[in-house]
This record gives sequence, C-alpha cells and structure tokens, in this order.
Amino acid sequence: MAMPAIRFDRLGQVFETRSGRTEALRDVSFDVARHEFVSILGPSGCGKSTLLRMIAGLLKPTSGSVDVFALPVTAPRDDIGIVFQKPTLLPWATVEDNVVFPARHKTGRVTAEERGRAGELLSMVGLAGFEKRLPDELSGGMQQRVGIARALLMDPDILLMDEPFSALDALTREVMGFDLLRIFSERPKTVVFITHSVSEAALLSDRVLVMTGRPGSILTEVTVPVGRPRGPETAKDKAIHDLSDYLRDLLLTRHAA
Ligand SMILES: Nc1ncnc2c1ncn2[C@@H]1O[C@H](COP(=O)(O)OP(=O)(O)OP(=O)(O)O)[C@@H](O)[C@H]1O
Repeated sequence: MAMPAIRFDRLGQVFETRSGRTEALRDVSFDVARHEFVSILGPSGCGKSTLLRMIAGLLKPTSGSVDVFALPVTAPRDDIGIVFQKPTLLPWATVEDNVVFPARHKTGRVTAEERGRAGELLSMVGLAGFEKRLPDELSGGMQQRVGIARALLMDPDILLMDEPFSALDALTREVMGFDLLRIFSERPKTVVFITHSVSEAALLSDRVLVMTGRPGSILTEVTVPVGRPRGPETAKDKAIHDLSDYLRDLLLTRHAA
C-alpha cells in the first residue's frame, strides 16, 4: 500500500487538569490514504476534536504517535487546512481579509491571484457580495462558510473539518456538502471530517470511522459502497439509506449500553 497521508498508531491522550484526570482517547490506530475522505462519528466527548488537533499539530499525544506523510507531527504545517466548529474569524478584518489571512500569515503579503481566489471561494460558498463586510455582520452559518473558504485558500493537501456545517440549515448543509465534493474532484484532498450526522457521513465519505464513548477508540469502520461523482441523486440511493440506518443503530445501541 502507498504511504498513508495520516497514520495514528496506538495513540492515547490523557488530560490532567486541576479538576482531575480525563482519559480522552485510548489505543487509537487508523490510516487515512492520500485523497481519501474519511468521516468520524461518535458520541459527544469521545475525543473527535482532540484527534483533529493532534493531526493539526496543536496538541501532542500522551502516548502513541500520529504521522503525516510518514513524519511525526511536531508543529502546525502549511499543507493542512482546518475548519473549526467555531470559525474564529478576526473581528476587525473584512470577510475577504479573513479569507486571505493564511497567505498573509505565511508570506507577509497577499498576491492579486490570492485575492482573486478568495473571491472565487467566497462565491462558491454563497457569499459573493459580502467581501467587504465584517464578521459580526454575518449570521453564524455565513461565518462558518467564511471559515471554509479560508481553509481552502492555500489549496492544502489535507483538510481537517470539525462539524463545519453545524450552524447551517439542513438544505444549505446538503448543498454545501456537494459543493465541497465538486471542489475536491477538481483539486483532490485528503479529508478528515467530523460530524454528528450519519447521513452526511454516508453521503460524503469514502469511509466512516465510528468511535466508542470515552475513552474514545475506534469501534468499527465502514467503506461507503457508492462511487463518485456524487450529487443530490446520491442522497436517494438505497445503499446510502441502508448505511445511515446501520450507523444510527450502532450509535444508539452503544449509547444505550
Ligand atoms: N484541553 C483540555 N483539557 C482537559 N480536558 C480536555 C481538553 N480537551 C478536551 N478535553 C476532554 O477530552 C474529552 C474529549 O473532548 P473532545 O472535544 O475531543 O470530544 P468530541 O468528541 O470532539 O466532542 P463533541 O462531539 O461534543 O464536540 C472530553 O471529555 C473533554 O472534556
């Protein structure tokens, strides 16, 4: 097998704080292939965001390892884009300046091409005409979409997405999902996608990982038996419905246990 883009090897994470000790993750091992779209499902607090922070180099595991392109992660990398649950935009900067921020941060300047690309990404996420607005003039869902455009600006090879659509209504959410797939079909990406929606995971991913409750570990993984390209028709596919039902039952049973 080719070198994986991301490899977790017997990773564990224990948080020690003044209020006590939390074992968040235990013995987590999995690979993500280059240009694979993997979703992670699991109960609240099972360590999904913690996994992403480790890939991003924002947190060091207390045991085991995480490698990106066969190198241990030691610090944030340029070739990884992140979409957080809360988009953390700069409040004093316009929407467009927020989107070009990664370029300014990296090189100290923003090229005309990068500005052009920011404009394209903003129209893609449905925010054409909002370039000069400030973040607090936008709704929560619109701010989330600015965060998505910002993460795509530098065309990173790896994209980490932590419930990126949680503030969107169901319909916009589905449309955004397919828009993302279209972008990825033109510019392939390795995606790790956290969601609480079983149907979203089934619809968008190549593979779905299901985690146990805390301490989180991988309960099972399922390959989505549907090809690409995918679009609104895919949402009606029986295989997607069956997989969603299976995943929902799995999570409910585990939740009850
Ligand atoms: N910096 C930290 N210090 C102490 N405990 C933490 C820290 N970060 C996370 N935790 C704990 O680790 C566990 C996993 O948290 P995490 O945010 O990764 O879960 P999650 O699966 O993403 O949850 P959700 O689905 O609710 O967003 C939780 O019990 C949380 O309280």
